[in-house]
Amino acid sequence: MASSEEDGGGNGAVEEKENGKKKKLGALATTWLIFYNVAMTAGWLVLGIAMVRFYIQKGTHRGLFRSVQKTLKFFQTFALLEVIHCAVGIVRTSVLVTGVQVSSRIFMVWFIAHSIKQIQNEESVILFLVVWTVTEITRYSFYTFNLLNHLPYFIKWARYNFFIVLYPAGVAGELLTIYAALPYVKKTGMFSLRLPNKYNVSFDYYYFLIIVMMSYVPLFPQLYFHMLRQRRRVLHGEVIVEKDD
Ligand SMILES: CCCCCCCCCCCCC[C@@H](O)CC(=O)SCCNC(=O)CCNC(=O)[C@H](O)C(C)(C)COP(=O)(O)OP(=O)(O)OC[C@H]1O[C@@H](n2cnc3c(N)ncnc32)[C@H](O)[C@@H]1OP(=O)(O)O
Repeated sequence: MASSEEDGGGNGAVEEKENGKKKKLGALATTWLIFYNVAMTAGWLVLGIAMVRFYIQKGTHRGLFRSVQKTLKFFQTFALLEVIHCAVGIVRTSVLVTGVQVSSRIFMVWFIAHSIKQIQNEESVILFLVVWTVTEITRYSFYTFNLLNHLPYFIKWARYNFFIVLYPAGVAGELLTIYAALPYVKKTGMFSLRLPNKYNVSFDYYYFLIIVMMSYVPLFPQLYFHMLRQRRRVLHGEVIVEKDD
């Protein structure tokens, strides 16, 4: 009896301690996510305002990428943390889906738009920049208000409706930009490794870009259908059985 009482008391204490730990971790994670989402909303808002101001002042999109690139690079690269959020389990999203989304954006920013200056004034660059900006202001403000338990319906509605048009538009902007980059990549042989070399390997960035473009065909529909499922779950309350990664 004594021992069972002892056990019971001990387990209760452990349970309490565990619950306390969970609560503490929950509060810590929530505080971090609020900070992260506020910072990201602000960053993309600054970017959006800078783009509008640039266009009003100059009356052209030429030079726009150059003028906003620092802010874009910083906030888009910072989004790598989202993959970590999923991996450590503080947000309920697939690491794979988030990884594809974030890595394709990082790739566009650093290995296309930053590296190939000749394409920075293409209309397609402005297309994906505008689309990403509208998407991210909506998405991060949705997460912020949701965490604060004060989510205005129009933000929820925007989060789960805008993407229907913005996703294909963003993909079109990205693909057209990569396509515009192809001649420069071919001409300069950038990021490519030709044989013979001391590593005895060859890599052709031109063909790599063609493979990246082709990979949108199987990958984009998965992201799009993922978002359509989220839309049904959140806006129409459907219970979705998610498959494991
Ligand atoms: C090396 C070269 C690689 C090349 C790869 C080439 C292939 C590329 C193919 C793909 C092309 C993508 C192109 C893309 O860049 C184009 C665009 O983005 S265009 C603009 C339109 N885009 C969008 O609308 C983006 C939509 N995408 C997303 O929202 C997310 O990135 C995605 C991961 C796809 C989905 O989001 P998620 O699953 O997280 O959905 P939810 O928002 O409903 O969230 C689910 C739950 O998680 C909670 N959550 C998530 N993040 C946070 C956070 N930061 N803070 C707090 N909470 C968060 C959320 O609240 C939900 O919780 P609950 O279930 O409790 O409601």
